[in-house]
Formats: sequence, C-alpha cells, structure tokens
Amino acid sequence: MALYHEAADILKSVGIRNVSVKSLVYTKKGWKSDPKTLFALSTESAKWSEVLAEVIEKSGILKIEKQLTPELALVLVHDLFLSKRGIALPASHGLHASASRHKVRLSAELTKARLRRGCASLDQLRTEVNQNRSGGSADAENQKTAASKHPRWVRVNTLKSTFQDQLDTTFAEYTQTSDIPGLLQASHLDPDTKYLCQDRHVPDLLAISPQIDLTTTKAYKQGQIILQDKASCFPAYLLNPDEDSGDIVDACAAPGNKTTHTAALLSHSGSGGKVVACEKDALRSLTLIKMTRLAGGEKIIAVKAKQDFMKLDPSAKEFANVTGLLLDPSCSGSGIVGRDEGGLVVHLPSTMSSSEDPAARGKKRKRQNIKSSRAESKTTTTAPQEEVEEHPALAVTATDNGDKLAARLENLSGFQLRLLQRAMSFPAARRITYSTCSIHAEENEHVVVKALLSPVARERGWRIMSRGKQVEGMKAWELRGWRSACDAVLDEVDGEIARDGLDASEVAEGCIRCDKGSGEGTMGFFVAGFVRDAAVAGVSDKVGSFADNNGVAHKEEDQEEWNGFDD
Ligand SMILES: C[S@@+](CC[C@H](N)C(=O)[O-])C[C@H]1O[C@@H](n2cnc3c(N)ncnc32)[C@H](O)[C@@H]1O
Repeated sequence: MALYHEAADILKSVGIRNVSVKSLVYTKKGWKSDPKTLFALSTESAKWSEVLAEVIEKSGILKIEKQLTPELALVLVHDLFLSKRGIALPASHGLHASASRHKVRLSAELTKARLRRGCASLDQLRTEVNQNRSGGSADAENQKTAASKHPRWVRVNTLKSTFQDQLDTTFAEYTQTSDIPGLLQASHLDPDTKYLCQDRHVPDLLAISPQIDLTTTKAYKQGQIILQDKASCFPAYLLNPDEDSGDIVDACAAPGNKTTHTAALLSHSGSGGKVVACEKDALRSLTLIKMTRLAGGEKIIAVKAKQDFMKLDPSAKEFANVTGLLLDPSCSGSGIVGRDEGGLVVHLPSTMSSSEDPAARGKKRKRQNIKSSRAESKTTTTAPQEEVEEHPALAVTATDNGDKLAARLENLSGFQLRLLQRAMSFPAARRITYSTCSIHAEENEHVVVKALLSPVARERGWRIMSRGKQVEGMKAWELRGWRSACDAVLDEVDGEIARDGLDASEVAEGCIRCDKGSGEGTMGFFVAGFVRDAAVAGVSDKVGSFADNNGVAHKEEDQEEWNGFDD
C-alpha cells in the first residue's frame, strides 16, 4: 500500500525541503493514495513527531528494522497507537509487522514519553500535542527551543492592502509586544493570547506568535498578507526602488515572494517601472504565475515562465530600461530551518549512520527516495513559514562529509557567480541585490568578492553597496558579512589579479548576514547589494559571453543545469 510510503516522502520533504504538507499533497498529481487521507496522516504524524521521534529512538527499532526509514517509522507508529483504525495494512504485510512486532516496547516508551510530559492519559497528551505544547524531554526541549526562536513572519502585501488596514482587521485582536524575544516569551507563557510585533527594520512586516495559523484567514486567502521570513524580505528592500527606477528583473523568481515584494515597493515608488520575473523551472513557473495573480501583481509583473535567466539577451531592446536586478539563485539551503507553512515541525528519530552500520550500506532499496532519506533525515529542523518549493537533489545535507560538501559548494558557487556576472552585464543596470539562504561563505562573501574582481564588474564600474548608502533598516541591521571570508578570496587572487582597490572590510561591512536561531527570529540568510553610477550605466557590452576571472569565456550553452535548494 502506497499510503505509508507516500506520507513518509511528504514528511521527508517537509523536514528537508521546507515545503508545506498542503502544497505537497495538493499541487502534485499522481499520488496513489486518497489526498485527504494522505494529508491527514502526514499532518497528524508531523504534529506528533516530537513525541513519536523520542519513542522510536528510545525503542531502538530503527536499528533492527532496516527497511524502516525514520519517516516510515513515524507514520507507522502514528497509526499503530494514535489512529482509530490502526495500521491500514494487513497484519501479514511486511511494513505492518515491522512496527507491530515491537508494539510492547514502543508502547512502554510512549507511556514514558507521556509521563515525562506530565500527562495522566493519552487524551491529555493529545490535547497537549494539539496545542503544540508537547515538549518535555531534554531532546524535545532543545528542539522546541529552536522552534520557539522563530516567530511567524507576515509581510503585508501593499499591492492589495495597507499595514494599518491589517492591524485594524486581521490583527485587531492581537496584543503588541516590543521585540522578538518578548513576543516569543509571551507566546510561550500565554499560548492562548495572540501576540504581534511590528518589525523595526523592514516596513510592512510583522511577527506573530509561532503557534498561530494564518492560512485560514481571509487576508491570507486573498493575498493581502504573505507569509515570508524577515530575512527573505531584505533583498527587495535593499534594492530600494525609487522614483528614478526603471524596470527590475527578478532573475530567479519562483515561488515569487521577493517578486511580489519588489513589485509592491516599485509600485509605490511612482516610477512607472515593471518587474520582469524570470523562472527556469516549468512547474515553479506555474506557482509564480499563481502567486503573482493572488498578490494582485499582474499589471506590474511580467512573468517569463520557463525562462533561463542565462539565456536572456541583456542588450535586447526590452531590457533597455532595466535599472535593477534581484538575484536570489538556487543555493545549498543551509540557512533554512524546516517548518511547514502551517506551523508544523517534523522531528525525526535519529538512527545509525551508514558508516556505523555496514549492512545498511549496499542494501538495495525499492524506492530511490527512501534510499537517501536515512542519511539525510538525521537533521531535525525547524523553519520559516513562507511558500517554498525546492529541488533538493543536490542540496547540502548535514551528513555531507568535508570533501563532498566542498565539491558541492564549489559547484554551486560557480553557478551563482555566473548568474551574478550576467546580471552585471545589463547595460542600464545601476543596482543589483544578490542573496542566498545559505550560511556558507563559498556561496556568499566568496561570490561577492569574485564578482567584484571579475572583468564585467571592473569594466562596468560595479562596486559593493556600502553600508552607509543602504536603506535605513539595512544600514541599522547589525550582523554584517565575514571579513575573513572576503580576505580569503582576495589573498588567493593577490598576485594574479590586482585587488583593484577592493577593501575587504568595506565589502564585508556592505554584506548582510542573518543567523538562524538568533534572537532576531530569522532563518540563516545572506544578501549583498552592488551599485554603479548612473553615468556609467548604459555602456554597451559584448553580450552572450563574458570573461571570468581567469579570462575564460562562458557561453550560454556552457551553463550547467543546477537544481540546488530554493526558497
Ligand atoms: C531560491 S529560489 C528563488 C526564490 C524566490 N526569489 C522567492 O523569494 O520566492 C531560486 C529559483 O531560481 C530558479 N532558477 C535556477 N536557475 C535559474 C536560471 N538559470 N534562470 C531562471 N531561474 C532559475 C529555480 O528554479 C528556483 O525557482
């Protein structure tokens, strides 16, 4: 029966790829299981995962039942104890047996987990779980701490509403708090009261108590509010469209959070410019179109669906008025913490690594996705609630060893650098923002410095947008780029290429970082801005190929297909 395998796949995606259960179940066609049943099992198992992960881990069944991935164990154990009908498979089925033959041991662990949480009965535990208050053990407490550091971020979509309107309607019953730690503490102590906090850096942004689900509200359904992590709002805000802006290209746009944010800012700038939103992936292009419509952005956003940004011709007439570009390419996703958009966190029981268990290594598994899940699912993650969909195939995982990680990061940063250099070749461009939801310097400061040293940047006069020239909220943001990471690239190229007056500390100070798990309540993120003078913009260029740092020309056809991790 496919139900358990499919639910396990969904939990894996929620945990690793930061996609919501709802969008996974209802946007993908071809599930063998009934979508309603699949949604219910996945959601309930995720809700119970904090308790069940503890139960499964302590029972040790993953060491015995090699065919069980942590996700499969979660959904089976969920139904074994918590579903009225039990496991919906014949008792003789292998999956049924792999869980039920450990029923006594699992049941004992469930009782202990319940007692650790001070619950006299399973019904009481159920109430606690439903109220998202099931933390109890040290492990669970650690995981809960991570989750509780993330409020739910809400951007008011000013294409459709105003901040004040939303305060007066959707958030009328909320109690205001002055900062994020205050919001999280109040939400923890008093989970029945709704709290909010107006953001002090980004306009039209607010944080609310993590346990609140806004996806059922009218404002959410009508696109008046968008669930978007604070850090993810930085790129459009840093780009700072003003009355002199022309058009803005969003190079890697889907699902469209930053596109619609840019469109809102541009429309209020009074410039009359439009946003050209480019997305290579066909399926994600559909999401982008949907989000554009929902956000009321059809008039100002021109979607280029299934369009590879590298294949645009920057010198084409249609881009003659492009003064800004927002580049938010696929990345390792190492800054993402994986919470479902409905507020769900998937906690997975840990298991032996393949190196500890040679028998598990070469064992042929029936399904490709199950093959990789054991290793990958060792991470338990919590996360932002924005609309996200990813291609996780090449995402960096917690289990990547040093060499593998370095190779992946090198591959990714090469791709990111090529996109950035291409952005720099738009003739009338004066501002670019480059961002990733990665914490790795290779994808961040290294790309920035290499881009600044590249021929296209030098010929066209691109500089880092210094902190002093940034929009107020970004200037005020304290966490900046890593100077040592900028130095590392400059030291490497020293002697080969002149530094061209690049000052590592100025570049690092211009870069903006967000730490996941900090008191700011954001995911891990990086953004940098590039500027050049209006007088320099307009210089024509030989487009279609440009030299990299080593003088090697990259032609469009050379651009490697990349399916990294996309937020
Ligand atoms: C990090 S996501 C963008 C998230 C988006 N900016 C948002 O905030 O909603 C990266 C996106 O870039 C797309 N992409 C990757 N390479 C591309 C390329 N060469 N041209 C256009 N889109 C590309 C991916 O398919 C993915 O949808």
